[in-house]
Amino acid sequence: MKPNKPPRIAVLLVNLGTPDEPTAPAVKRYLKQFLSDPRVIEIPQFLWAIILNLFVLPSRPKRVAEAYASVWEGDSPIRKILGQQVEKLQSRLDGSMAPFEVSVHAAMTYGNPGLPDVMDQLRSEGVDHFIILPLFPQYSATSGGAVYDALTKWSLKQRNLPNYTIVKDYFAHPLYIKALADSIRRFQAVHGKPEKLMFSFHGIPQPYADKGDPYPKRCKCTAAQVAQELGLNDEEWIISFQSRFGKQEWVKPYTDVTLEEWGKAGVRSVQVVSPAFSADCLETLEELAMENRDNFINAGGQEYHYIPALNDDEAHIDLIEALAKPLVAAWAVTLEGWD
Ligand SMILES: C=CC1=C(C)c2cc3[nH]c(cc4nc(cc5[nH]c(cc1n2)c(C)c5CCC(=O)O)C(CCC(=O)O)=C4C)c(C)c3C=C
Ligand SMILES: [Fe+2]
Ligand SMILES: [Fe+2]
Repeated sequence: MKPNKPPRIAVLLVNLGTPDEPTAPAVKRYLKQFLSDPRVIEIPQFLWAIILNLFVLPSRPKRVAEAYASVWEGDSPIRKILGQQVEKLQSRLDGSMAPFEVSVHAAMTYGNPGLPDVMDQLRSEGVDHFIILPLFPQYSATSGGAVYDALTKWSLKQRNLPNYTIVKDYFAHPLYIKALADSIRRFQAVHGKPEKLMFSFHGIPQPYADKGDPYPKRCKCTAAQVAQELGLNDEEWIISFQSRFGKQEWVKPYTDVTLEEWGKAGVRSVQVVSPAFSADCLETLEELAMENRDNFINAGGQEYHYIPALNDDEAHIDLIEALAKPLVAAWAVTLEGWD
């Protein structure tokens, strides 16, 4: 039977997630969901449930809620920026696949808008074709892998499954490297060149990398390509990892330790860029732009700048469009002859 309207293809831009508000109860709800994911914490479940409920959740949310409050802009920055990315991609794709309509949506692995809710809503509106684009440039089981899981868990509950395709990552895509290099050049046109450029990536525990998580290698590849594009020599840049959680060893070198060592060693000026974050968030606006600035300056450093994430830069939207559009076109091909 012919549908009333031409079929619609949905693109989901997915990011990690964030609390609903910067309060201890909301942060507790969010952290409980996030930190209960075995992709994120690989300690045996029963043991971790005890640690999480007895030690982490009673104390961490208050401190973290204060950190969120210091960067909150009417909404969590990561959710606000994801909304802007969705809007800009939507305007690029409007009318591009006629007669089929393309709609773009925000989704989060943890918190709201949650991926399963977004899928349910779109299914109820009759969408049968999806492109899922996690905005994690360097795949890790702990970030992108968790998006695959969320989709699989949702799928297990469906009888009539939709068509979907998921993009694993894009750590060396020429438009990604170009967008990063251009954003650094733009920043340096205003603030000048630093003694050291630091590529600080969100870390993962070292044992995860030892067991085969490809994330650190992908981070190194991204940073090396951007450094090459900028014509930097080996003395002028470094890769480091931030946001450690818990007591185990994480991938090294550590961002905070390196900045402190540099401050003590007489390094005067540093700029920090964080290519793993497709949107500014708590980990960049608070940890990198505030906390780590203090680490460097208190250790004797003079000048410290954080270079913003790609956010809704046109060059970033160029990349996202280049990733999504061919996949939209591929689903459109399968819809030929819909009437
Ligand atoms: C074992 C713990 C964690 C792993 C592994 C991890 C990997 C990982 N995370 C991101 C992106 C983000 N993480 C953010 C916050 C955040 N991350 C962890 C822990 C792990 N992350 C925690 C506990 C938190 C919450 C804050 C806190 O309690 O310290 C964010 C910010 C979200 C926001 O609301 O702004 C992002 C983004 C990646 C890409 C990644 C693996 C590569
Ligand atoms: Fe994280
Ligand atoms: Fe952090």
